[in-house]
Amino acid sequence: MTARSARTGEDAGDLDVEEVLALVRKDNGRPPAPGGGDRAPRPQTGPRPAPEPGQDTTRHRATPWPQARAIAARAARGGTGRDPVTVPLADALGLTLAAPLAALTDLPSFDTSAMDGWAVAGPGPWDVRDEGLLAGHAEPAPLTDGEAVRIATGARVPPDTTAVLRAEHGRGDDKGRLFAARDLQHGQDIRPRGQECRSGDQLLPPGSPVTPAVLGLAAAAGYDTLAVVPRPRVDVLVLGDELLTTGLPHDGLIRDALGPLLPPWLRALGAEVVAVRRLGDDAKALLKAVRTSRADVIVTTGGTAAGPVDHVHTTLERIGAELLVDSVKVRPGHPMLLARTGEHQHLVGLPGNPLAAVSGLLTLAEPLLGALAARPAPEPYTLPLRESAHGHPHDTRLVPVLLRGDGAVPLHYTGPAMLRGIAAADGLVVVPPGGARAGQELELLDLPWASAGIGVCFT
Ligand SMILES: Nc1nc2c(c(=O)[nH]1)N[C@H]1C(S)=C(S)[C@@H](COP(=O)(O)OP(=O)(O)OC[C@H]3O[C@@H](n4cnc5c(N)ncnc54)[C@H](O)[C@@H]3O)O[C@H]1N2
Ligand code: MOO
Repeated sequence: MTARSARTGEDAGDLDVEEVLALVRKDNGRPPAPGGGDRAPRPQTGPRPAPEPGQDTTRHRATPWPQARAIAARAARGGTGRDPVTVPLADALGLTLAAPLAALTDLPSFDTSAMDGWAVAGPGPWDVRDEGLLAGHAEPAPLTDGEAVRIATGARVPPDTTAVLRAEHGRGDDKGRLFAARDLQHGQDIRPRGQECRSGDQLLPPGSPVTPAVLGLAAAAGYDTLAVVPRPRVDVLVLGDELLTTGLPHDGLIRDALGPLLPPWLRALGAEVVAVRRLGDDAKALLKAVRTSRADVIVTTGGTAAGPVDHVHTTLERIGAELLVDSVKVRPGHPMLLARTGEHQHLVGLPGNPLAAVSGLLTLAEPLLGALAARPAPEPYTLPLRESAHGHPHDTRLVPVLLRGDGAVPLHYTGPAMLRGIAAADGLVVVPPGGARAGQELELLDLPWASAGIGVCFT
């Protein structure tokens, strides 16, 4: 830790530590060579070549942050090998329509009264029938000219009705006749059959997200089930011998923060989490888990760097995986990676530091899962920064922020190993290399629960 980060305390482990790490960075335990400049990034295919002694390979192969997201989104586009499924309406929430939503009926499916009042035929005054009409009944007998019938909102209007007179606009006389207190237009307050759509009309195109409103529309249009793109199936492999699942940290052991964090976050991104497995730092167990996984996406945590028990790269080499992204020019989380592990399978390697893992989730897992689930990519949007944010000299920074007024306020406690900032955040801003000044417009990354609410997005 530098003198400055020790002084500010709250940001300890943030930029200063990253810079120090970059300075003392080693690959496979070897000190870095001086003067390694940036080269045009390119995704790796096949196993990495062995580094020359003293060579810092990370910066050379690191992919710029926007490009890493684009590669992740493209990786899953087309040829995902996943057929649409038909599910009951209630199970379709949050998924994507695999087929157009075409109306199975006219809507409304009969001429309907839009108001409580009287269905009338011809000009008034009208003689009123004894029996009124309620919603949910079969077609009533036609009206004759000069006749009216009491009608409820939603009831079928009788054939030959010319208008509905609202209850508050009708007056009776002592002979039981009905008068209109104001002019009545032909067709007034009748919802004609097919006003919203005709049977067969396309209500929504394929690719539309199934929201609560879509469920309502589908039900109204006659659907009991919907054809949707299935949730991508995800296996989560939590690596690290030092992790405890209960109790207080002790004797160098720490609590696993990612086992609890990742599954609901992945579900909020549209995934079905099939399994969460804790494999320790066992290279054989990792190899077997990756080889036997039937998931669309494997997400690993930890083991992405070059430490003695970091087995992700060697595992990918052993199975002949294609590295699409092998570290990203982003802080925190730069050792994150994306590999194709099978014809229809990808692996996202999240770094072990918890906020670094969140960064990998937003950078690689979110676009990959979005493409697999055929979810439309959210339109990027910007907000002004309320205070300046320091940047990394070469890399993008993702910084947890609070949204206040129409601006974003950077939070403290946002070092790579810290979750205190993100736990209080409304989103993350994308700080370009070099930093951002107060008032500068920055792209905002939403947290899936921030706008939708916990109950809505974790379905
Ligand atoms: N020589 C270098 N060392 C490191 C570099 C580097 O460039 N050169 N990068 C650092 C950065 S940045 C990160 S991020 C980490 C990434 O390392 P790994 O992905 O291999 O992760 P681990 O070493 O397994 O763990 C890192 C850190 O996170 C803790 N951890 C791991 N899993 C969990 C979990 N599920 N819940 C909570 N905390 C977890 C682990 O105990 C370590 O403290 O590498 C740096 N090193
Ligand atoms: O600086 Mo690392 O990428 O902890 O996140």
